[in-house]
Amino acid sequence: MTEPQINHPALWQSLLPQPNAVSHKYTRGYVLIQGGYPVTGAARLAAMAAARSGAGITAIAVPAIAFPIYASQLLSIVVKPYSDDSSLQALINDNRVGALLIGPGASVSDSTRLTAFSMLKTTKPVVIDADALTVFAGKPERLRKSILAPCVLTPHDGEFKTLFNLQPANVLEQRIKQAQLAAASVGCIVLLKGSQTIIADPDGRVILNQPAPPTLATAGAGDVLAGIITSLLAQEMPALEAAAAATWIHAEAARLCGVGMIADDLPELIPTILQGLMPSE
Ligand SMILES: NC(=O)C1=CN([C@@H]2O[C@H](COP(=O)(O)OP(=O)(O)OC[C@H]3O[C@@H](n4cnc5c(N)ncnc54)[C@H](OP(=O)(O)O)[C@@H]3O)[C@@H](O)[C@H]2O)[C@@H](O)CC1
Ligand SMILES: Nc1ncnc2c1ncn2[C@@H]1O[C@H](COP(=O)(O)OP(=O)(O)O)[C@@H](O)[C@H]1O
Repeated sequence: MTEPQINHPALWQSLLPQPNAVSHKYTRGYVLIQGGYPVTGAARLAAMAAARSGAGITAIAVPAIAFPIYASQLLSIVVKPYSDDSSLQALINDNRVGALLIGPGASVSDSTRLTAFSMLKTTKPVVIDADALTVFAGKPERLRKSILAPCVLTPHDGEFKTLFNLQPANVLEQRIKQAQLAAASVGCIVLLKGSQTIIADPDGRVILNQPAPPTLATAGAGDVLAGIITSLLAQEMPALEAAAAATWIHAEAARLCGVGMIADDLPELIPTILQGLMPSE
């Protein structure tokens, strides 16, 4: 097994996307998130984080019944209602979409599993988080068969245990090995969240984030992380670097906020962190 690299901007800073004079919103990356109902906050947090991380367009596909809830609180985020499976499918298959996210607030249901399969079938980068991990409980091979393009799984310990039937260890070295084996078995990046988030590539490479602020242990912080990763993927960052950069930016935003942070604070702080990572003019 490869030794872990410590997460640091030197690993990915040169790959961070930057707009230029000929950019327009579609060339800056189009993120599509499947938004759940009745749990609607999670996808909205992810969407705000994706937009603040530089995607030119961030859209949430939502069941028609939930449209007023989403649309009443979002201005820059495009809310796209769907009435049935085929209209959701059309949103997912839109050629302009650059990366997809499913899971935050999605519900543990057959419909979430089918939507995850539809997303993977597009061969666009996909981030699979939260409920979209849980729907594959104990059956990661079902995911493996469908992963055809860059894909990032973002489990917390509970989701890792449910998906892989394996309790993540407390000892760091063992956790790293577990994440590496999981990534190799499922054939995509496994980002095992925690104080020291581990980002494992199926090719054996692994990046270890230094301890993040414990204030991140708050509802919705993981949704924000998923949004940042999806945004960087839509902006054509390679998956391992996108996951590592997102994890670093997420932790720095929490550090900047300090005590009393809630997940809603994080997207607002991303621009400051990104500004500090841009080459000086
Ligand atoms: N604003 C919103 O709308 C928000 C909505 N959200 C949405 O809510 C939905 C449910 O998501 P969820 O993560 O809260 O619960 P779930 O998937 O049922 O698993 C939790 C179980 O796993 C275990 N567990 C072990 N280690 C753990 C760890 N490190 N961190 C956490 N849990 C850990 C633990 O069980 P224990 O080990 O304690 O018995 C726990 O009971 C999902 O759609 C999500 O997107 C949230 O994103 C928040 C903001
Ligand atoms: N004790 C901790 N110290 C540092 N970071 C933590 C700690 N607990 C959780 N985190 C981070 O906070 C985020 C929580 O994500 P998650 O559990 O998915 O929350 P949610 O589902 O509510 O969005 C992850 O990025 C994780 O790495």
